[in-house]
Amino acid sequence: MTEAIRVKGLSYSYPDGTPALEDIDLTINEGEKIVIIGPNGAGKTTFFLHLNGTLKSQDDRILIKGKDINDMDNTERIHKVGIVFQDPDDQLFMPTIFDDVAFGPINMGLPEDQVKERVKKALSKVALEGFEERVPHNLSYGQKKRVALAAVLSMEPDILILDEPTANLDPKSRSDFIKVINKLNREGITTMIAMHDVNALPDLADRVYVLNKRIIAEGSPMEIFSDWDLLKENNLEAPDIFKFFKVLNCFGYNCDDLPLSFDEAVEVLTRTIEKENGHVHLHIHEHTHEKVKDVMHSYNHHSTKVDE
Ligand SMILES: Nc1ncnc2c1ncn2[C@@H]1O[C@H](COP(=O)(O)OP(=O)(O)OP(=O)(O)O)[C@@H](O)[C@H]1O
Repeated sequence: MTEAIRVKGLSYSYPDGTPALEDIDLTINEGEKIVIIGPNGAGKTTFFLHLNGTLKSQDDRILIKGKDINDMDNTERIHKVGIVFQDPDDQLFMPTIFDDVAFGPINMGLPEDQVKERVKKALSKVALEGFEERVPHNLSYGQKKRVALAAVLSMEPDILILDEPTANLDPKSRSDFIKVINKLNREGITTMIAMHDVNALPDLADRVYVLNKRIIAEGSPMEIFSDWDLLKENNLEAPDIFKFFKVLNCFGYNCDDLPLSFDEAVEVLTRTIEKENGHVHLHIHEHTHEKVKDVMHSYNHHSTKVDE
């Protein structure tokens, strides 16, 4: 397997002394679908700022497709790594959408006809065909997010990094955005996403890193969400549907796999009902309430009372 990103012993403190990253080691292979989770202030954005060259690492700490990021000029780097930050207003600054999406290809020195072709292609990937002459400022938040993504896609990066892609999107925009990202991944782009939205995570991750200044854990979504202590210690939680099925387990509901998403839950339920000849048997035993309380307690550590 070819390595897309290799990070070796990356540490960083801000000039005021705030430590943000400590000895980060990770390897992401081409075509992988990675999600990074961690509490607020875990260093996710700081990490991404190293990958777009805003923050400088020591030589040989970050390799992109085997090459030290410090040996790449701007053009080479943005051609390899495209980063979409959380707030699209940080990324869109031109009078028209065409200008915003064309900005990268023009800077890469591409001739006019290729620039136009790339803008058209990038806008079609985010389902905004024909939006070239619109003013970014007047778009909805969800549309702005898609333009920010198109502006990165027009540079045809091998690796796509997104910071909180689903934050502040309505359910349809969220689901459309997830579909776009997954399609890009299927077409061969390596995706690395930082997100707090654990309910959307299983749709976007084959592998998960838990970051809390250091890499705390790495594994499949199921491995990570099954580790209650890990979640608790890092202010994280499991998807709602996973928690719900943990509670169902307390009622004697036996399924082979716990679901991480709504679609998986439907599959799991269907399989179980078929196995049980059309019935699901739930029971209240002597200790059921204790077990439910245990599960709720393990997963609901976020609901500690806050002064209102
Ligand atoms: N410019 C800065 N100067 C000093 N400290 C900073 C600066 N930017 C971030 N930090 C600190 O670095 C640490 C990591 O912050 P960072 O924004 O990378 O975390 P994050 O995981 O992206 O957080 P969130 O999930 O809240 O967006 C935090 O302690 C933060 O306060």
